[in-house]
Amino acid sequence: MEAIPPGALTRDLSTLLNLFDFEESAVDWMTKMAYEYVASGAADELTLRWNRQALDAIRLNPTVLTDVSQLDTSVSLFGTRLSHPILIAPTAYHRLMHPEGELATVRGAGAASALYVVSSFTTTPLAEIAQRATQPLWFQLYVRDDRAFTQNLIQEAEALGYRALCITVDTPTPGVRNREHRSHFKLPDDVRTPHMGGPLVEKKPLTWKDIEWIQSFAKTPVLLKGILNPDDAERAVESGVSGIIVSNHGGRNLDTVPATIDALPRITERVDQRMPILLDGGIRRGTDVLKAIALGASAVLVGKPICFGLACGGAEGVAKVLQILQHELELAMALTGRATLAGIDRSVIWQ
Ligand SMILES: Cc1cc2nc3c(=O)[nH]c(=O)nc-3n(C[C@H](O)[C@H](O)[C@H](O)COP(=O)(O)O)c2cc1C
Ligand SMILES: O=C(O)C(=O)c1ccccc1
Repeated sequence: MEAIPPGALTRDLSTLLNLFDFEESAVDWMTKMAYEYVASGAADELTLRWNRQALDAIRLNPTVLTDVSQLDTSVSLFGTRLSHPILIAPTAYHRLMHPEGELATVRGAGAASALYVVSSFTTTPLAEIAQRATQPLWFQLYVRDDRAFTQNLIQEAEALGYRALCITVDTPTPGVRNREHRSHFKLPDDVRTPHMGGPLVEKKPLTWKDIEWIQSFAKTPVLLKGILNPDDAERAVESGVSGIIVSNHGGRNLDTVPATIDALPRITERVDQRMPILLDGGIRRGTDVLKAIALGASAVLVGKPICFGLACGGAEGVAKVLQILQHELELAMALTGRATLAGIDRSVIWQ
């Protein structure tokens, strides 16, 4: 029998019905190195697993006989109306996952009406992504030692229309990544990161002073990505930032920190409505989105499923991952008796 030439297989997405299906299928479409890079967590992968387990362990308390004939999943964030609260988390190196890289991601975001947070380690120039965007874009920032470079990069992103800045604050160094190392991770020579030179090991520490400095010239809202400690959330409010993203970097940095959904209630309590809280980590089902909103998140982000959608089917794969999650959220709202996101409060959690 003749071998099937690479690329001759058309990727049939019709059998992929949920986000776990995409992960399982992605293994076949990615190099081992790329798959290991995306899927792996730090060290013993405890936090990676806890992100999922903690969401699974939360039970729901539905309300019956309410009118859910008109579901509204829309939410406003910093003056932008979004049709649903599911955002694309910043992830590096999309050309490792699909030849069209971030250009496929931004088309997928458009098709699914999703806000896309573009990584500093994009393998496509910010300008080219912006040109093709039909939905809002935000920019994720890794602050480099060269602060003048950082300032230029922020101003470039703002000039291109990126509407908010997510400063990643949980990565003074990458974590222990045994699986990544075992698979000899190395960016192929033809995959480049036009806005970030070199790996992420910096000498000059990023501190609250830098956050103030960035806010002194930033024209767009500043969010801190990677908050887990309620004291840091308090400090974030005091520093005047516009919002925070409760995140443990998808379990990729410090192993044995809690699941984000477990950290969320204390942070919600401490922030006490003073700024929007977003959350990522292990969101795979519509019920996960609903649980995060019930515990105080205004919106959620998804990381790994987007990478797997991209690998399985480019723009179409990204769109399908997001559409499945949106549809599942609508079903979860209908079945719990919540017609709007504002109606999703703690009473929907089985206490
Ligand atoms: C392959 C990959 C690359 C990532 N790259 C970045 C990055 O460049 N910047 C960043 O702030 N977070 C990065 N993250 C973390 C994500 O933004 C997000 O916090 C996390 O993936 C959410 O968890 P989930 O993958 O379980 O949805 C990355 C995550 C993955 C899986
Ligand atoms: O892999 C990651 O999680 C990540 O955030 C990162 C860090 C440095 C370079 C590229 C991606």
